[in-house]
Amino acid sequence: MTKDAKKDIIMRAEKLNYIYSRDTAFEHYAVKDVSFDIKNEEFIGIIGHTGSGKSTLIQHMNGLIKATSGKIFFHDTDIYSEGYDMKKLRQKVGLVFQYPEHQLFEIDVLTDVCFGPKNQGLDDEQAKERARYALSIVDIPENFYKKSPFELSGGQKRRVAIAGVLAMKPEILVLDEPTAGLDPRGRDEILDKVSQLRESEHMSVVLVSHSMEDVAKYVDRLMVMSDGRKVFDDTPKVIFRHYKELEKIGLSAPQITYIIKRLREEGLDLDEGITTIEEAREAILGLLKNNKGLDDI
Ligand SMILES: Nc1ncnc2c1ncn2[C@@H]1O[C@H](COP(=O)(O)OP(=O)(O)OP(=O)(O)O)[C@@H](O)[C@H]1O
Repeated sequence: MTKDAKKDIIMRAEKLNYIYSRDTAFEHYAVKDVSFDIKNEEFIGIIGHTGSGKSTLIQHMNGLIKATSGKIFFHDTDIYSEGYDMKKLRQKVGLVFQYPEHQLFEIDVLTDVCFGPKNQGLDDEQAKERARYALSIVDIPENFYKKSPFELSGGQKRRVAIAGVLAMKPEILVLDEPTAGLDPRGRDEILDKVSQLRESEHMSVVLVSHSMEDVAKYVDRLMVMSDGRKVFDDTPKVIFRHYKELEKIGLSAPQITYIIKRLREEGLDLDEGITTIEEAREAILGLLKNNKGLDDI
């Protein structure tokens, strides 16, 4: 499907508010008036400073926490309506928590990944089939199946944890900082994989991240959170043009955006909308090839 093709809305949230505790005199909104939609096969990033409400917001998506007020529709059905099957929602909206390896607790990798499908009511053989498929698509080879999850590297543990959610065949995969604590290679491996899976498995992906570079490279749409509110919801390119406003809320555009800005100030004919290293490389090589604008510097 092309990026411009009409995409169906899978989830829609209207004016979500969330207050952790009403015991104190001062009601603190962890999420304040947030509305959003998630379309089929869309890759959405959520970014914001620490405590801005990202984790709280995504836990609404699979019903793990219930909004203090507001509505969420999954395939046009109100998930807060009476009798709604929350267990099913949790399988359809797979949430991978921060440091998911802390939740790997079974004796070996295969058994761990079987946990979700078994919980869905599949028998042993069906669950194993799902688990094998999920492990194969995150590139965990068969000789790892009988290993203890604790024998794996950081990146491998993450991939096994993601497989545990994929084995339930979710329509939306929600990842809370899946690359936290990984080295650059581990980070790229995870995000490249997730990006491929979005297409091959026809899933929507929601990625909570602290890295502007990562969201610039991977996501179609970015939601920026600040103090519980959604302050931007647009393509990364459009949002990064507002880098001054991002700075005011403790964020910044990707480093390359600032480098391009400096080069433009020096007179280089570069597009303001460059937000990734790859785009910068292309543009600068293009200039060198045409020797355009370089003589004057
Ligand atoms: N279990 C909780 N009880 C009370 N307040 C909480 C709880 N969890 C989070 N909060 C508060 O809710 C607000 C939003 O927190 P949240 O964890 O959603 O932010 P975040 O953007 O995910 O932060 P981080 O980037 O550090 O993960 C913060 O003020 C936080 O202190």
